[in-house]
Amino acid sequence: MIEVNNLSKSYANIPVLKNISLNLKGNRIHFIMGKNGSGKTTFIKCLLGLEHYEGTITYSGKVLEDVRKSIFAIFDDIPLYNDLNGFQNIRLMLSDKKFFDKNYILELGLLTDQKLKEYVKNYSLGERKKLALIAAILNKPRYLIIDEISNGLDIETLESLQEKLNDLSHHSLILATGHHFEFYENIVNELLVLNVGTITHISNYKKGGDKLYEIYKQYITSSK
Ligand SMILES: Nc1ncnc2c1ncn2[C@@H]1O[C@H](COP(=O)(O)OP(=O)(O)OP(=O)(O)O)[C@@H](O)[C@H]1O
Repeated sequence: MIEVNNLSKSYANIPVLKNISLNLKGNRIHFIMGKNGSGKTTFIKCLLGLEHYEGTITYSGKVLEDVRKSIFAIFDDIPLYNDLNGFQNIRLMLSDKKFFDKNYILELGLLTDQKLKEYVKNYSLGERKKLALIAAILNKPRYLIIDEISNGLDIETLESLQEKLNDLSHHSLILATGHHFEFYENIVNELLVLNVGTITHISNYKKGGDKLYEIYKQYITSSK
């Protein structure tokens, strides 16, 4: 569970997040949607302690510092060691070295043995994301936070990513942002619509029947 209470965040006195309170439940996939610039990344940065904010955020009652090892975050600009190879980078992203399992990494089929032996400086953006994903899967984090991961990934990877996120959600609280509704449509459990600084939480999304883009239009345009 992530508990957010009265979260507010402004940049240069311009409010981005306004007094947001909500609880995110474990073992569920949460999808935050909202327009460009609505504050999705800012919300995630607050959760990860990368921005100052007003209000409180706790993880099952604990402060961030006490649960850092149980959180794994994937951003667009993934910080990797360019002069190390893929396997070496994966090792460095693990919260415990004993999670490293070469056979399992190859079984995942996201990157080949040959690619994983190459220096990461030659990796494409999609390959860098796959590397972070492999580390996320091995880490089995209690909290997995992903910002726009579906951009730039090929169709095979997207299909396998849906499956992997579903598997991970059996033991992780997943929070994802993005604009790729088709990708999230079948895997989302909880929907968070961020609009003009506030979040509307639509629980048990799959049971609703409306498509994501219908909900998006309903909540985003009705507030204009
Ligand atoms: N460091 C910063 N300093 C000043 N303004 C910022 C900063 N970071 C973000 N902002 C502003 O805050 C608002 C929210 O930005 P944010 O990146 O959270 O949006 P987003 O919903 O993730 O957008 P997108 O869908 O385009 O990725 C934007 O208006 C942005 O310009």
